[in-house]
Amino acid sequence: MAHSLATTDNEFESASPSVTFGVLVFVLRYEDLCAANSVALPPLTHDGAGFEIGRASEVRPPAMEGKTFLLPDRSVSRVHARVVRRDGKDLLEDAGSKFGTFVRGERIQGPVRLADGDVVEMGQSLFVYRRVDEPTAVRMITHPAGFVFGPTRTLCPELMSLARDLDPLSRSDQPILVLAETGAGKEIVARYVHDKSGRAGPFVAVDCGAIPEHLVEGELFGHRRGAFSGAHEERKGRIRSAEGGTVFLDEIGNLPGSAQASLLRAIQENEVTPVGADRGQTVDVRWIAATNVDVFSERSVFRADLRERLAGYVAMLPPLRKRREDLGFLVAHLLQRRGVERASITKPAARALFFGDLPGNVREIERSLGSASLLMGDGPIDLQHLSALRARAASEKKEPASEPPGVEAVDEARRNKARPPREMIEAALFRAKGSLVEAARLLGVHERQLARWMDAFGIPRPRKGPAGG
Ligand SMILES: Nc1ncnc2c1ncn2[C@@H]1O[C@H](COP(=O)(O)OP(=O)(O)OP(=O)(O)O)[C@@H](O)[C@H]1O
Repeated sequence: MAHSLATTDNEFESASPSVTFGVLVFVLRYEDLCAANSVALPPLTHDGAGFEIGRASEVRPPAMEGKTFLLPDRSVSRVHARVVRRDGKDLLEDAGSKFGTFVRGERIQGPVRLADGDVVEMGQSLFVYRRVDEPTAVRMITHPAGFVFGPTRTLCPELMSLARDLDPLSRSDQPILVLAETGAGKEIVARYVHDKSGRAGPFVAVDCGAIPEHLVEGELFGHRRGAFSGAHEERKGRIRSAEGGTVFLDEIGNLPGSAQASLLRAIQENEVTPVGADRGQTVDVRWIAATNVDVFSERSVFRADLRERLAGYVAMLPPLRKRREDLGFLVAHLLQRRGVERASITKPAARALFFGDLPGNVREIERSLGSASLLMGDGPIDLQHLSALRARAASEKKEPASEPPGVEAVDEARRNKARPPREMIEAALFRAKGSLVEAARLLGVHERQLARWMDAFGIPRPRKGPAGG
């Protein structure tokens, strides 16, 4: 049966790769940010599949009971909302709740079709909806509390499959190239691989972008005594310091060209030649590199041969805005790391912190929570405690809703920064049934601004008149 999810690998082979299922993930409760009890609800696999969400009568971890997901949330109604799959689409409907059901910050009226990445709020509880393929849906059924990933867990479909790939790869000596935006957790991936590798030597991280160009080779490969004026002592260099372990070359995209050539030789021969030496020295290290620069672009100045050497496996780490389902685990971990055992957040602050574009990824959340946890006292984290977000919001407000033509080119960079993610624009258009004016209202911008964003993403303009939906 197409809809009865198999639990052994062989049985999914017949499944069509185009079939996608919907999974609603309970992420966190604003009243208890340290709980780290995110959980995937049963995937919606066939027409008619569905469940209700309602209030648990006693304090207990959120969990399915029969056909109802029970939340220990006083602001959730006894039967709050329903989710059901119809014609392959997953529809969310409020069940007459007292305080309403919200999708991307808007209270819903009537059934709403959920789109990948949608954030859903009921009472003080945050959910994220994801579309997944059948193997991932099976993984979420068998691991509803996600996979362990570094210091936290993950319920992100892409990270769950990355973790599954990295397990066997870690034990090999295959080089790994991690691609991700800044602050997304590239070093977490590198350490995850090192910890699983069983290698007895150390993990040595090198920030290739932070070393002045003329010092790079000495820093990486070491130098002989007297190799240059001031070289009073022999130096091992970072690569030989990682003997028996892992070298993590962070920001590899910023490595100067001359050092790229020497590094290529080192990786090919497993040999490094210290500055001033005439013979190489053998090394036994595992290579992991990371970059937020697109080293695969045709315009990249990064050496293709070095890239191919490093890319034994390419680990693509999604930005945080594409894996908000992990916010519960991350927030709890980041707070606990600062010694915070109980914390709550007001709804406006939660929306400001969790719903935005998150250009600084996990580091942005880490910084915001870091200062908020010092300022919140005994109360909840509120907007006033999120100074960086307030500053960003203030600078975005200064941007006029509609500028005269000609200003566009000058302000391109600034506008791109404020641009919401593509999924948010598509979700707004969907909810506005294709009406540009209504979608712009939902996003809080002028119609012309929305049109520019749509053009930038290549989203086609809707035809006149409301689209079906
Ligand atoms: N999955 C995760 N679990 C727990 N903490 C995380 C996770 N991902 C990132 N972090 C935390 O977020 C911060 C940024 O992560 P990290 O330094 O690995 O990012 P990065 O992508 O290497 O950043 P950069 O591009 O600036 O080098 C760190 O404090 C890290 O501990």
